[in-house]
Amino acid sequence: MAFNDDYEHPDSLEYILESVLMCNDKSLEFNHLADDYNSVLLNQCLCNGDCQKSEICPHGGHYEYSTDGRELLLKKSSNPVIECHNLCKCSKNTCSNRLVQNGPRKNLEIFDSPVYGSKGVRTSENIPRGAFICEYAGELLTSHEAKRRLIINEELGSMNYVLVLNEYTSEKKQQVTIVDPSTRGNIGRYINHSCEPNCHIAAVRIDCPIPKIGIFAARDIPAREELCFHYGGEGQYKRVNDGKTCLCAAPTCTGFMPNTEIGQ
Ligand SMILES: C[S@@+](CC[C@H](N)C(=O)[O-])C[C@H]1O[C@@H](n2cnc3c(N)ncnc32)[C@H](O)[C@@H]1O
Repeated sequence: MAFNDDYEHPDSLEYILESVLMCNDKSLEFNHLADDYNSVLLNQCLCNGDCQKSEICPHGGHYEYSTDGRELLLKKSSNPVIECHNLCKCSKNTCSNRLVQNGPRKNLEIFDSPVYGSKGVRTSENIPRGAFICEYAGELLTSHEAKRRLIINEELGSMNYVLVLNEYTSEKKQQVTIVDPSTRGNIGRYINHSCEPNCHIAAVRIDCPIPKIGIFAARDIPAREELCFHYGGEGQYKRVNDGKTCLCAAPTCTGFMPNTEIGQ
């Protein structure tokens, strides 16, 4: 994938362009994760058009052009997203179903957030609703490893970067993706949680069954505004009242950050 990402880490961490597999802990769960990570989705389209309509392209219909035609935006009801990829017959230059695979948007800044008292991410230009911000990239973890790291974070009182994305069909949980950018990550690791966020996350698949965690603008965002999303994810939020104190200062702040819940 030709990622266009030249952001730099302010910390001495390994900057990665997309999520990578955790180290092999020789577990069965790791083997399953590695199998998925090394699999290719054989779902190529045969289009010779722009892949804009889902009736024509089997993956299409998730994105539409902004009114000025300058960029692709995620449509409101698009979840989960499947993008066209290298095996597809469509042309990379005309296909309108390739966005996340091109890397994060330009003009993001890592800064010292006065609201959160730690680092955050803001934009130096206006961002339209539906625009792609960046992937939340880090190490892909088994649930066992994620629980182990959460306990260590808790004991050390360190920041928690583990993010869990649950995907459902109707009420049934289908797939769980766990990403930890604490030591290997990209700019997404600096985005803070808010109870009234201006961004949201979405599962985006390209050529792998494991989705990327895409962060998109939930509304028009003016330049200089800090970017944030809800760590509880899309519609998966359980109200907690024993988590870490939330500093988001939103009028509807629940007072607590959502707990990272990892089922079996
Ligand atoms: C993914 S990191 C976000 C970037 C982080 N601020 C930094 O400096 O690296 C998540 C950590 O940021 C802090 N954080 C993020 N959102 C917060 C919030 N709403 N309230 C309090 N702390 C928050 C917590 O320490 C949390 O464990």
